[in-house]
Amino acid sequence: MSSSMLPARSLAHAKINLFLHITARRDNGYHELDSLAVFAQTADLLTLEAPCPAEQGMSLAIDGPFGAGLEAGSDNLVLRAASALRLAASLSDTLPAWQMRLTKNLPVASGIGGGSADAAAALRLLASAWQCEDVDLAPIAASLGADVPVCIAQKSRRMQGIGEILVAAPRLPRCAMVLVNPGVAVPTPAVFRAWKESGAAFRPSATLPAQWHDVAALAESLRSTSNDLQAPAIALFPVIGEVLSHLERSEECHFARMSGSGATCFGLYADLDAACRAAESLRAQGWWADAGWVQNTEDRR
Ligand SMILES: C[C@](O)(CO)[C@H](O)COP(=O)(O)OP(=O)(O)OC[C@H]1O[C@@H](n2ccc(N)nc2=O)[C@H](O)[C@@H]1O
Ligand SMILES: Nc1ncnc2c1ncn2[C@@H]1O[C@H](COP(=O)(O)OP(=O)(O)OP(=O)(O)O)[C@@H](O)[C@H]1O
Repeated sequence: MSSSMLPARSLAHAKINLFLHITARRDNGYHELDSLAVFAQTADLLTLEAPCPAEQGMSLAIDGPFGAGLEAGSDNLVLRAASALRLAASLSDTLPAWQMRLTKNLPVASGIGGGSADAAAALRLLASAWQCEDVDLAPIAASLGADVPVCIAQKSRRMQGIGEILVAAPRLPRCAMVLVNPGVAVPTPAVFRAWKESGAAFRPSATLPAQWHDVAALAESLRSTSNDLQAPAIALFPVIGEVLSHLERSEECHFARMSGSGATCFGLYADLDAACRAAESLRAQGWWADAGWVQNTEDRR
C-alpha cells in the first residue's frame, strides 16, 4: 500500500443473529448452530494510520464511545488478527508494522460480534497492506473466534457448524432495525453453559423460504424459529426481558428478539422513521439504542 493511500479504513459492522438454533454439541464443548446472521448499519471503524519500522511492532490506539475499558494490548482481537495473519501467510519479519486506531462504537461483549468484526476488519486491511490478498482468510478467521468468518464479507449468511460453514441466506427485504443494549456485559461461555444446564433439547435446523418479500413475511417466518440462548441469557440478566418488552411495544415493530448470546436485542421495522422513533424512546430508558438499515438487502446491495 503506498503512503498516498493512507489512512486506510474499514467499517466493522455489527452482526445480528435473526435466529440461533443449537443443533448439536461437539466433543470440544463447542455447540453446532443454525443461525441467520445479518449486518447492521452501525459499525466500529478500524484505521491503518501509518506504517512504522518492523522492530517497533504493531500498535493500537482505541477511542470512541465504548473505547474506555477495552484493553489495547496483545489480547485485543485486532492485534491477535494481525499476528495470526503474519503467521499463517508466513510473512517476513521485516515487513512494516502499523499504527492502528479502533473507534469503538459498538458495545463490548454484547452479542453483536463487535470484537469479531474488528478482527475481520484487521484481516481485510492488513492483507491489502501486506499484499497477501491471495491468502485464504477463512481458516485464520475461524481460529480467532466462531463469529469472525461471517464478519470477513459482512454479508447476510446462514451460519452452520460452529460458525465456520457459511451458506447463502434467503433474499431479504429492505428492512430497518433497532438495536438496544441495556449496558450489561454478557460473557458468551456463561450463556452457553446456562443453556446446557437448563437441560434444553437440541433443535433441528430451520426451514426457510428462498426469499421474503417484505418485513411482515420475514417476521412471520422468524416466529417459527428461536434464539435458543435467549431464555438462559434472560435468566442470568433479567433486564434483557425488559428490553424485549419495550421493543415489542414500540409502534410498527414487526418482530423483536435477542441477538447471539445477548444482551443486545433487535427490533425489525418496515420504515426507518418508525425505527428512529423507537430508538429515541428506548434511549430515554437510559439504554444504548441505534436505528439503521439492515445491510445488503435487495435494494441496498
Ligand atoms: C453466539 C454467537 O455470537 C452466534 O453468532 C457465536 O456462536 C459466538 O461467537 P464468538 O463470541 O466468536 O465465540 P468464541 O469466542 O469462538 O467462543 C466463546 C465461547 O462460546 C462458546 N461457544 C461459542 C460458539 C459456539 N458455536 N459454541 C460455543 O459453545 C464456547 O464456550 C466458547 O469458549
Ligand atoms: N476489539 C475488541 N472489541 C471488543 N471486544 C474485544 C476486542 N478485543 C478483545 N475483546 C474481548 O472479546 C470479548 C467479546 O467481545 P465482543 O464485543 O466481540 O462480544 P460479543 O458481541 O458478545 O460477541 P459475540 O456476538 O461474537 O458473542 C470481550 O470480553 C472483550 O474483552
